[in-house]
Amino acid sequence: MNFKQLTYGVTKRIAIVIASDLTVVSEAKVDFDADFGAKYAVKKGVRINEDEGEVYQPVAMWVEAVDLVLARLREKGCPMGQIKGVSGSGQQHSSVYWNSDAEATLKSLDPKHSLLDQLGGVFAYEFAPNWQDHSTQKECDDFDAHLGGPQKLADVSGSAAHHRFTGTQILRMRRRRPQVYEATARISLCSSFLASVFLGSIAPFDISDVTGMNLWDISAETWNQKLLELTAGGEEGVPALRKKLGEVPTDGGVILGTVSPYFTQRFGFSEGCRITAFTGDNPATILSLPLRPLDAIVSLGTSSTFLMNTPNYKPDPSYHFMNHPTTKGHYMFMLCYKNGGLAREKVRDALPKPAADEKDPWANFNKSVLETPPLDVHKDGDLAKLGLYFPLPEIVPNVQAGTWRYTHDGSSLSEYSASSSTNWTSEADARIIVESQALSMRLRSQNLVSKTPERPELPAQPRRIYLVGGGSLNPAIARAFGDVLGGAEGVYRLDVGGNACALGGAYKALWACERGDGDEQQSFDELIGARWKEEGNVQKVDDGYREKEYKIYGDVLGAFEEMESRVLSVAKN
Ligand SMILES: Nc1ncnc2c1ncn2[C@@H]1O[C@H](COP(=O)(O)OP(=O)(O)O)[C@@H](O)[C@H]1O
Ligand SMILES: O=C(CO)[C@@H](O)[C@H](O)COP(=O)(O)O
Repeated sequence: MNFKQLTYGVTKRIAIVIASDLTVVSEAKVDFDADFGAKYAVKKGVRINEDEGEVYQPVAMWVEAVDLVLARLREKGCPMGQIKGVSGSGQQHSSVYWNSDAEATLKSLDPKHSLLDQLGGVFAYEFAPNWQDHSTQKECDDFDAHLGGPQKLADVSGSAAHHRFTGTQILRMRRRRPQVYEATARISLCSSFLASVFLGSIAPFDISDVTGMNLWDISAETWNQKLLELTAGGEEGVPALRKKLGEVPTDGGVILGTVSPYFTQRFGFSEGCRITAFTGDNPATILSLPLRPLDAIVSLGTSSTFLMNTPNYKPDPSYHFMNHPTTKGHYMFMLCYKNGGLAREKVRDALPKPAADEKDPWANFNKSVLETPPLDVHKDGDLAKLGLYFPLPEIVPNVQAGTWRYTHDGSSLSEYSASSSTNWTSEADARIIVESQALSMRLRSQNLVSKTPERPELPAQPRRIYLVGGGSLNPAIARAFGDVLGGAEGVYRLDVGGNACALGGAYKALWACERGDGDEQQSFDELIGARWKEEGNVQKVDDGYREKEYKIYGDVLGAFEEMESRVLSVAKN
């Protein structure tokens, strides 16, 4: 019998079933807007309360999506009864507030009725704050101050305070909606919420996803007492908060139990099908291939993320360290930008439209990226151009929306003015925005990279750069990222594209079920590395390191950093 796994990633609303040899057997999808937009009044999956900066999602929509995606999977002929293990991924940081009826209701779900019909009454709050929520500035200030500053908080929890991080969200919930906080018996993250539904019991947090809360002490491997006190409103509130949060297993491959009878009877899962911890979408993305230290994943979706697997813990307020989801002693280094695809689209749309017979809407943008030299320096004496393009308030750096253009003469930086003699065209913007996104990643990852052992003659840089997400389809972006970031072995496109996090969840389930025990137990990299084939999974899209270009961008990293500081000093969020 084939060994099959199922994963369900709520961020991408995708269920993927893979076989033991990692081939994809079945896939199904739910689209929040197309399937539920009218019913739940969501756009791009969320609701927004502009006045308070709240971005949130109805939990009922997630619940209904579970039934729908599984029904679609079964309709496609997926052999549900052969699925041996389930894991998955969900957007990071988002929180679900269960009331005291939840545990009993989850345990006694009736397969004749839908999840939605039965889980309607188990939430203390009917919404889940989304990762784009930015209602918690006051709470962030309190978190940053509480341990003595953002760097101290980052040293302990892996990150300075961020609007979306769950600790700040829970603190705001207690202050803004005290009745909800009181009525909450347990809190789940999006990932552990999904695991709970499959398990028929409230599942613990995942060891990687718990590090997206600003509450977990990474080196002590436990909750930070002081941060719990802040969140709970004093020492006396901590026991109740601890109960709401639950215990956290430190093994990412822990089997939490078998699938709830609801799923065996309603969808034909086998009774022995095992559930392992679900993780965040980004930790799951780094599990979608055997990612070695020094390799980097750049996700070019609506937002942009830069991810690395590293044994070096060097926290800083401008980025995140999280526990690696499967490998103890390793960390996921992450940069998360709100302005990714949308910002590039705005620059693209300011260019003349491609000719009517041109199918690729990016054709003119790409031509501009490829025909503009680095930093728009055509000849000696030209000023280098640097810019920041943030149609949305940005996370890295924490700055309000805006566009800023600067020039650099090799030693000093000046804000660009339209009246100056320098010509700054829309075509230049296309090159400068892509460079800017990559320069920010290079600046912040420079202390984590070292020389690639197989190519010691090259400067420190990532070994391979894997592109995922919508923007990974674009050859001009791949080229410009290779120019700026290098890549000793080149730039690759991961063919799973937007499904990387769902696929990573599936690999995690496979590893948890097949890794073996005791001395024989295989690490994630050993197990997946032995079965993963480059062919069909990745495609080389650029050579990566080019000496001349790599140096040009290295020489302006300081100026880029200074531009950010200047912008921050006048335009902080
Ligand atoms: N050929 C392309 N070139 C550049 N950007 C692209 C291209 N195709 C899609 N995109 C961008 O990809 C983004 C969507 O990426 P995707 O990974 O599907 O989204 P999400 O992060 O929401 O899952 C959009 O902002 C879109 O502009
Ligand atoms: O907040 C973060 C990472 O810290 C985001 O990466 C979200 O996890 C993205 O979720 P989706 O929009 O892809 O669902």
